[in-house]
Amino acid sequence: MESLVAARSPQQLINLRGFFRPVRQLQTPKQSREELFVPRSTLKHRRDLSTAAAYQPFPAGSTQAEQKRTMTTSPGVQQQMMYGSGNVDCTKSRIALRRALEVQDHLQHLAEQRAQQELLYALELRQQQIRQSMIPDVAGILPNAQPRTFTRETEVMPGQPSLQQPVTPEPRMHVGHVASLPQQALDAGVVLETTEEARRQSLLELACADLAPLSSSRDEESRAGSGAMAKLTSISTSPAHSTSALAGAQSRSAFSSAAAPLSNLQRTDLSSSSSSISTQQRRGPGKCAASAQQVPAVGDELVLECSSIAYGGQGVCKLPGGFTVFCERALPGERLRARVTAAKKGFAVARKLEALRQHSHAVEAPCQHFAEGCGGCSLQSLAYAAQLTAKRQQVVDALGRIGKAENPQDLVRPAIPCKQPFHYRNKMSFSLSAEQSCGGLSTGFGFKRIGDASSCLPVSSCHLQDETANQILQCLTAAAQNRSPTDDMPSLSLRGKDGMMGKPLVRRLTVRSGVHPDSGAPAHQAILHVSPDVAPPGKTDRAKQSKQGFDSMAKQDTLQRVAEMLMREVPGLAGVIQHREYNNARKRVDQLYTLAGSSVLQQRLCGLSFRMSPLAFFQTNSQQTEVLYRAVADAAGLSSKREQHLLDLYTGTGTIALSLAPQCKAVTGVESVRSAVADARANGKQNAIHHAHFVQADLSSADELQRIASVNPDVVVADPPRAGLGSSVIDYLRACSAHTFVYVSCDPATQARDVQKLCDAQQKGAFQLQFVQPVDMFPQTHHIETVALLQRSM
Ligand SMILES: C[S@@+](CC[C@H](N)C(=O)[O-])C[C@H]1O[C@@H](n2cnc3c(N)ncnc32)[C@H](O)[C@@H]1O
Repeated sequence: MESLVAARSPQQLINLRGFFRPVRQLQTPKQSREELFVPRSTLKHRRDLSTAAAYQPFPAGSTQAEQKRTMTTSPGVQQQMMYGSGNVDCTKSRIALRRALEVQDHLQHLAEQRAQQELLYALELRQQQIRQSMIPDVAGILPNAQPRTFTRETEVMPGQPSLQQPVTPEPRMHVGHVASLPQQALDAGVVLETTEEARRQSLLELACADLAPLSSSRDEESRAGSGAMAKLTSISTSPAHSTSALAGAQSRSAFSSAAAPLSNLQRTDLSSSSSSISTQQRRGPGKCAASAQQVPAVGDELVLECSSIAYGGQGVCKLPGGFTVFCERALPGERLRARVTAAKKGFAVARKLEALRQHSHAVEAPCQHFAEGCGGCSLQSLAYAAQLTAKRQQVVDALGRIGKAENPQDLVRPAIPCKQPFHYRNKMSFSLSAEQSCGGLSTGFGFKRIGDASSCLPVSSCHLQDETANQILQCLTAAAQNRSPTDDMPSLSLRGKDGMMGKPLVRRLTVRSGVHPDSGAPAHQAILHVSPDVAPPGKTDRAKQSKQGFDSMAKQDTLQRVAEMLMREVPGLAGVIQHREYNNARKRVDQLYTLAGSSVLQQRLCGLSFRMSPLAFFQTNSQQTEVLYRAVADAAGLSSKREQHLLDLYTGTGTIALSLAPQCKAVTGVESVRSAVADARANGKQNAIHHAHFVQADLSSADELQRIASVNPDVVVADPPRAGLGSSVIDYLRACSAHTFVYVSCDPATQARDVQKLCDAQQKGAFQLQFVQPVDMFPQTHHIETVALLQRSM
């Protein structure tokens, strides 16, 4: 039943595998039956919660003390309490629900504590051995294990000695890829030694990051297992040895036989052609014959040539036969060695290990976090001019492939560069990163790691934001790490009394920059996104009555002190806002509270000033937004005669509508977010623009589109979110009175799709695409903004 437990995070996996043992029978007063674990992280729906609540592990009438004893002495009960049982009566009351959840929390805490202690103990042991030079390089230890078995695989590089050459008995390194080991290997507590690449990562990082993919489903486990078998067969040319390796992968005791002396093994060149041979061996002749393409599997190492960059930032590489492999950070023209991390039906995803031949315009990335695997700027190692060429090509490819345009090269203009390719962003968001490692708990704020959405790399500064914004980041990081630059600095430490990780108070930090609403001087705003269990400040009196409420007040107090510290330490910080987000009856609720300073910032654009609420959308590159809006105005063909009625769909805080208003007879802006519409109206007033009107409507609803039925626009501008235009908007555009449509987009793929629909000559009211103008709003990243001009004769 163990494989039914699907851990959602490395930490949860540690809890599951490090502490609990599977319990095969669930004992209830009436019957005994097989248990079905429900991971706690999936207990988010009401029905699951009531399922967890209805489960009663204690005998009827037992006292609280008896229940507590049962909880702390019986792992079986603990596990059942933590994960609930999937097959129990769902009719018990809300009180039971609350109690079950409280107990769950308590047990989770106990479990984490014990699992972490075990883990730290194991790590300490290994470190000691390393210090005594017993083991030269250790990359990772599986968390639940005392070291028992060693595996070794040769890492084979293209150009190394030929196939038949014997291997030295003490190999320099071995492949440390936990995700591709079979489950049995994990059970056995395999100790992994480093590859050159893995050596850069910390002990725990590697183990945790690579364990995560194992945990999501039984299917993935078996795929991961087959990946390891592939690797074992690929390093052995002897059928007898292959068999023993496979058998070893299937049983714990036999697994060590896979670690046969390396002198018995023979090397295989892992260049793309030989990799296809090993794939063929693995799949069997029948399966390979069915497909003419070379289809790689997870764990395969390939040598690839990158032809272009796909939208999403990954390099596009083709295997012989045409199979596509997307590779993170691969650059066009580059030849590289990569390892497959996911294999899907029509494509695979790979992680770049090293460049064998670099892009001719490769440069050294200026940010230290680029080399550490920050997922933020995928193009930082490419010269800026080459970034522009690659981005334009992305737009051309999308227009040809998705938009079915016949001559996309002729339709797409060269991208307009950004004058300031670094430190240009007026808004950045950083997630809290907290990892338990052998050095203790390491915390910070950062971005997701490249190719791994579940893990976060803490950053000390970011090259895309300005110095003051970096100072805010560093101050909050110091508070999270309990490093005190001044004596009275409050701590946001996640460490509980026991030294283990507690619940984070601030989950995310957003820093915005603009100008101060009163002084007009450059100013910043810090938004602290807090955990939902921090009570809103107004409710403190009632909260005092319960322990939970009291804790919550203490947290609120800490936040207040952190806000004051930020205001003190960072000159130019205009305000600190607390944002609490939770779901109420499946609706997202956002609560904002000003902890210090001002609640809004202003932005200056095109000679106008705009109010910017903490959560309102605003273009993130203020300087380049003026360039973008100029391109929109040129495409719209407006003139100083003010003859046209402009309709601005998805208007946000009204920035496009108000910037173009001086050249229009009338302007109507449409937006679904109420606070953004309020900002847009206030912005109209504050800039004395009286012929602009703003309507709140959800443009995905055909009914709500009726609210603009009476507007007869001459020109329509739309700047939708990445998903593009909804079908109701496309129907509206075909039927409306406009002769010109200017489509601003931050996703060339959805824009190409919509343009094709709007230009479909079979339909009434079809437009013709005149050109697409890329504008680089996001240097160092793969993102690109585009302005497409569509026209029709009325
Ligand atoms: C990319 S932003 C553009 C904002 C604005 N044009 C600008 O340049 O700052 C997209 C805007 O569309 C709004 N939006 C998203 N879905 C919408 C919908 N279904 N109906 C109306 N507005 C929507 C968002 O709230 C956001 O303000």
